[in-house]
Amino acid sequence: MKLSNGNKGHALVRYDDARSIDTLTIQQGNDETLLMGLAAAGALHHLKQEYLTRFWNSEGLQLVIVCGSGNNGGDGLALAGLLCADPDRYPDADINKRMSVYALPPKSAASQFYEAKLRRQGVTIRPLQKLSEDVAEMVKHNELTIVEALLGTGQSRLPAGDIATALQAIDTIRNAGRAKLVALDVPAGLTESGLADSAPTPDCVYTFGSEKAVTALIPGLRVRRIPCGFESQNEEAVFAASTALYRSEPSDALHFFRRNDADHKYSAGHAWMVAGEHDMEGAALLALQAFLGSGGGYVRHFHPSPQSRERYLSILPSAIYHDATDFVKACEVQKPPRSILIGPGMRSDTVDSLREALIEGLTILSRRQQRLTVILDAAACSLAFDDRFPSVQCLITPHVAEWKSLGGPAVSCVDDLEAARAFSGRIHAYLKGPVSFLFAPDQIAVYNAPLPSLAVAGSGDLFGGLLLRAACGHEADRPICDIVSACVALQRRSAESSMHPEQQLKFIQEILA
Ligand SMILES: NC(=O)C1=CN([C@@H]2O[C@H](COP(=O)(O)OP(=O)(O)OC[C@H]3O[C@@H](n4cnc5c(N)ncnc54)[C@H](O)[C@@H]3O)[C@@H](O)[C@H]2O)[C@@H](O)CC1
Repeated sequence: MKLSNGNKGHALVRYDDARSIDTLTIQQGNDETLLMGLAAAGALHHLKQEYLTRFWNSEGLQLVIVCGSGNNGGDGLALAGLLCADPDRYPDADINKRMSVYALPPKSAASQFYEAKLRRQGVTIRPLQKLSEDVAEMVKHNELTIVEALLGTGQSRLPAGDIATALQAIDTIRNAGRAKLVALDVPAGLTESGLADSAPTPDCVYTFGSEKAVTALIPGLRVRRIPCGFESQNEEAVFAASTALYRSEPSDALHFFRRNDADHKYSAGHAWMVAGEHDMEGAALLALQAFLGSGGGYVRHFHPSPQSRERYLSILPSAIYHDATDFVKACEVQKPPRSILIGPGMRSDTVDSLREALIEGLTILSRRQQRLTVILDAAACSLAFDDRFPSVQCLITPHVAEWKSLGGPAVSCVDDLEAARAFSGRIHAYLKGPVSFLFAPDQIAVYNAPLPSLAVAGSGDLFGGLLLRAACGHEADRPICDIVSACVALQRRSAESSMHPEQQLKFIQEILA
């Protein structure tokens, strides 16, 4: 997998990939016990910094470690063992008063090793089934941290039996309001088919090695990646064998909107737009203002209703306006743009009435401008699936309902990702939601940093204008994934300052000035 550029992100692994990495690493002489110990040491380091800062100084702080029978449970046992010998403890501290361990009998030799080590240190290991009986006592604690090590990447079905009962107990303790929950590697109940209803969402996941794809799909879930002794060449080999899947993180991407001293209006960014029918001019105006406000140099705008002209001219005289009926002619005779945005503020019947002309015009433009990028939003996304749509770099930006109306498969879990990527085929599809996805021909990117202030009318139009700008600027040759990431990062930065797109636009102009 290649992550180009300043597009900051990290690889996501599926459960099968995680098992392959484990197997290869162990085959090369890294003993399972060693890996488990390293994982536990990393987890303890962060736990002490984040949840157990005053553990040895505060009698009130309690830790509960809940372990399943697999190696995930082994991680929990190893963690408990390390805490017993933590150099920060008081010599006479009674660990059994501060830490409770509940566990199923461990299956692997490595887990059994850590269980025996824990017993040697005098720790009481209670049967997992006892957890439910102790709930009433636990909810009384003011400062409780629960480490959940019930199931890891070995889970392939919904929690059942003792594991399901233990999860319910954890949920009850959480609902009492005061306990923090940290899951090791992945939360129990989180399979690649989704999150079990009964599974509590942790405050944080301490994952071992690369992040697992499952956690990247839970909105806003905090995931800390902890090295545990895997070998990089094994991870690379496993990544290379499957469709690249990564989590994109907002990064500083202002260079996508940069202007040069020698720029003229075309070299600064030359784009076209077809958008904003009568009474929906606001959407087009917001996209136009985002384009110009983020550094675009020249924009030609085609509007479906002739009576909109006065409104456009009175609000934004710096764009060049045409009736949409002029589109084909313009494609034949005008200087072709580098990028074109179609769709903001257009209903599906309007798109349908313009369909022939749009396809014909785009076909002409694609011959005249080899490096054209077509961005389709809202109802116009359907153009990309028209058999006559020209062979041109194309990005669609539907939200979930629009994606569904295109026939796109639901995307709610890891198992859904490949079907969605196959559906978008040669097109790039940025599916907008609290967790957004970019499906590209050779990769899938997950954008998981929900920001409630982006859930407002106009956000999509502003985003469209930024995309239009970045796709015709000095970095227009960069992969679409990088262009999308740059726009996501810039819009997020602006949305942290204000809830309203108009205000966000002002902020964007300030930071780009
Ligand atoms: N082998 C390695 O290289 C490393 C593995 N590590 C840990 O090992 C974990 C994987 O260990 P395992 O493969 O043992 O898998 P798990 O620890 O997920 O446990 C799988 C066990 O639970 C049972 N099980 C699966 N789904 C269940 C369900 N829904 N309800 C009840 N029982 C269920 C299975 O029958 C199996 O016995 C990782 O997630 C990670 O935490 C770490 O120690 C780091 C290194």
